[in-house]
Amino acid sequence: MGTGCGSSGIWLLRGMRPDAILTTVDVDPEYQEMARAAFRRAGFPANRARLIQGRAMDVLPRLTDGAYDMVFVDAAKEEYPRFLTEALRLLRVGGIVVFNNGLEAAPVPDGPLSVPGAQRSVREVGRLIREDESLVPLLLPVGEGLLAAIREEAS
Ligand SMILES: C[S@@+](CC[C@H](N)C(=O)[O-])C[C@H]1O[C@@H](n2cnc3c(N)ncnc32)[C@H](O)[C@@H]1O
Repeated sequence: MGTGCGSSGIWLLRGMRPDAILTTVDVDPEYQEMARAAFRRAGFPANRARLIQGRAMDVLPRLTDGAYDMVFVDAAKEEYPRFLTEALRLLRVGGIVVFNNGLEAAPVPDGPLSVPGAQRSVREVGRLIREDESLVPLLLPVGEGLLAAIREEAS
């Protein structure tokens, strides 16, 4: 979620089985059109990607439970904890949820400096993942950091 101009979608499509379908959500119709064109230019037929326009929290509840191998989140950091709940519902057992900007999830102690809301939210999702025993956590120090969790069993 957070299709943007489609670059993460292209990387995901390149790693997916040839019969697998990418579902990608963005609130901005211009980004969805830009991504659609980028997927086409990258050589993917239109039926490999389902682009849904709308706010993630309006769209995700309408998607099928346990039907997804991977959920990649790169939108609206303030909503990361709610996206985690939705992602865990959407993932099959053994599936993985990945949050961009994961390095902001480091559990640094609270100090006198105020932490912006978006960063607080990423830290909160880090805490939720660490404390959920049904998840295997993973933090990759690439780019802005990828915080991931494998769903080992039903939460
Ligand atoms: C950082 S960009 C994503 C970049 C994208 N992963 C790429 O590779 O180009 C964030 C995107 O999330 C979208 N977005 C922000 N809030 C959203 C929300 N609540 N629901 C759906 N999309 C949202 C924005 O329109 C923007 O395109």
